[in-house]
Amino acid sequence: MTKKILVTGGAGYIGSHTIRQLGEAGYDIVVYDNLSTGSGASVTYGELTIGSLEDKDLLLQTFSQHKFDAVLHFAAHISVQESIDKPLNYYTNNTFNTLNLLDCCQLFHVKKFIFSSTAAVYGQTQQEQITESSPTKPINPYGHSKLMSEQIIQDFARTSGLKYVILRYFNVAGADSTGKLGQSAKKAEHLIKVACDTALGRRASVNIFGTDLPTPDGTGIRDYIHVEDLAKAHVDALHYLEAGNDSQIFNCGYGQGYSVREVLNMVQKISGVDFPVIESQRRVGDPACVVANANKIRTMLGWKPKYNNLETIVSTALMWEKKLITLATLEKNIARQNFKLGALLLEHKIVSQTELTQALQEQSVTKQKLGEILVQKSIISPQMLEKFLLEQNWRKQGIWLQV
Ligand SMILES: O=c1ccn([C@@H]2O[C@H](COP(=O)(O)OP(=O)(O)O[C@H]3O[C@H](CO)[C@H](O)[C@H](O)[C@H]3O)[C@@H](O)[C@H]2O)c(=O)[nH]1
Repeated sequence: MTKKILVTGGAGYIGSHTIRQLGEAGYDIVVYDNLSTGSGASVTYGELTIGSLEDKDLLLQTFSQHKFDAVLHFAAHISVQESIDKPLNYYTNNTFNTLNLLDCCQLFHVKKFIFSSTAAVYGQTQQEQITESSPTKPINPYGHSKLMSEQIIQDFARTSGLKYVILRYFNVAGADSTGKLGQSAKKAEHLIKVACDTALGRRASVNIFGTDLPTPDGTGIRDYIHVEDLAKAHVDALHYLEAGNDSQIFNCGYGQGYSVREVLNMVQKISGVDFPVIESQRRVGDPACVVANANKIRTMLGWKPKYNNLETIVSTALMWEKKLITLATLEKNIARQNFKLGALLLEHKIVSQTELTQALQEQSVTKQKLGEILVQKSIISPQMLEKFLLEQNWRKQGIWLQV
């Protein structure tokens, strides 16, 4: 029987990649997303319920309409800086809303739960590689909001029979190789995103936040994981729970770190753009080095990453950003285009505002077509009408035609 899965935040960056893999694997999917950062177009499988996790009535309704076998909970705020500025938003959206969801799982007897957590739960760390049993000492509200959710899930699981997998993401980047999905959130400030934006001329320069860190080249080291591999970790986690295995926490990274300079060099190499790089102050709360020990997920889930090299991560990210620029330009053009014949004729100064107003008044009385009225009044010729109707048609299809 087809298994039905609830995916909160499935219209977002990681969620959308995961639902595509789940859809390809034959799962029946219901996405629950408020579209605050995600996009309905990214929901390539299943049905979409637009709503907030704070809306308990809608959540209960969604659970009662379907019989879910498992819940994958992605929906969350994810910016460290924003969490410092607006901590209550983070505790509400990331922690309190997880409680709402667990409450529904309890009421509707859903026993499998996969939770998106973060390496931010570890905070500052001195270890070369972080294991799942390394101390958890978050240094910002984002990390705390996720760690509190982890605690709630674990406490609840102890008494309810819920089995969970908590996935602690390291630095997620890249986009799917077909160019259909990627990071669409406009406010994203992550290094690879910022560097790609700069290479493509949307920003003037990239700042390196600190060049005096205790790392070989003085800049921050992170474990960048390709979003497709991270999505696959969720599918593997689901299979793991379906096989009746016990609850676990897994790091999601490759165990390989790259410095900010190495990342910037790669973006410059692949884009062929030698964009300006500014060495600036350290960012508050940035650890020097965050690299996963990923042995546990490889061993226990049998997770086999396919995209574990920086070149692939950067080139797919760059390709996606290029696509976003093309889409934005097209959208701007379409927004600018007024498909109405009268507006086209005005734009080309074929009719005056007075002539158009009179013709439109006549149209409202006679219900005749505007073009016919203008031809009858000899304001435009039949040939001209034909030409502008053609342009109108092209514009409707989003194709610009200069007449
Ligand atoms: O313009 C920039 C942006 C980032 N950096 C540096 O690049 C590295 C990566 O920074 P990101 O902002 O891309 O990511 P973070 O490591 O700060 O944070 C990420 O990893 C965390 C876990 O460690 C959380 O999961 C969090 O959600 C996620 O954004 C850091 O050394 C940072 O100082 C720059 O030098 N310039």
